[in-house]
Amino acid sequence: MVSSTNGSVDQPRIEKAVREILLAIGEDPDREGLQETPARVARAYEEQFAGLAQRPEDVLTTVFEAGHEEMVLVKDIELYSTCEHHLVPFYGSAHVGYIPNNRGQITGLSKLARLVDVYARRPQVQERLTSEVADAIQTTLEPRGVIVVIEAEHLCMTMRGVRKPGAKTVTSAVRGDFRNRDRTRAEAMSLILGH
Ligand SMILES: Nc1nc2c(ncn2[C@@H]2O[C@H](COP(=O)(O)OP(=O)(O)OP(=O)(O)O)[C@@H](O)[C@H]2O)c(=O)[nH]1
Ligand SMILES: [Zn+2]
Repeated sequence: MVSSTNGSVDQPRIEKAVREILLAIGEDPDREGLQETPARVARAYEEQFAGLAQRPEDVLTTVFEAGHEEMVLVKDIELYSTCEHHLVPFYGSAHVGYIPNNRGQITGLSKLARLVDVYARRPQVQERLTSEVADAIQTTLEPRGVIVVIEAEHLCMTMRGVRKPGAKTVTSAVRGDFRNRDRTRAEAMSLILGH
């Protein structure tokens, strides 16, 4: 496939850099199995980092009034991101909940999962990913509260470094009623963590 610069990343530049990395690790970038690798990595990065060219407003497009003022929670949203320290994946689940404001402003359920992807498809740390999702919902829907919980395994902690497979990092970001009201937060947490 011919590379292009139409997407969010500069693919020719990535190709050059990957070729350099292959040389630097002592590989032969011209051997058969590796000839296409720089272009493949460039295309993969286009996908992996597509979120850099997207804004939350691009995905939180459908906002409507439904008169529902109780908690809405989408749990177990599969998540793949890239650790900004080592550029290796971290992956797991995101749980996103909010309480609509008194106008009952809600968004499409799929939009919450799309929003997670906007921020996951960037070089990230899990804490920032968690709060960026919460803040985007807070700003767009102006809900009474938002809760975002992310559980993830970081390959930089399992395949290298400290090598602790199975260790899970759990982060949360709470805004509004979820921050101020213990019972509301406890209800959300039991829905999220109860299986
Ligand atoms: N807080 C936080 N830390 C992360 C995340 N992803 C990776 N890290 C950590 O970032 C740290 C980077 O530490 P450094 O000492 O600069 O790098 P390093 O020598 O490769 O560290 P080790 O992974 O311990 O070998 C490591 O402790 C990682 O576990 C994340 O999403 N959030
Ligand atoms: Zn890392």
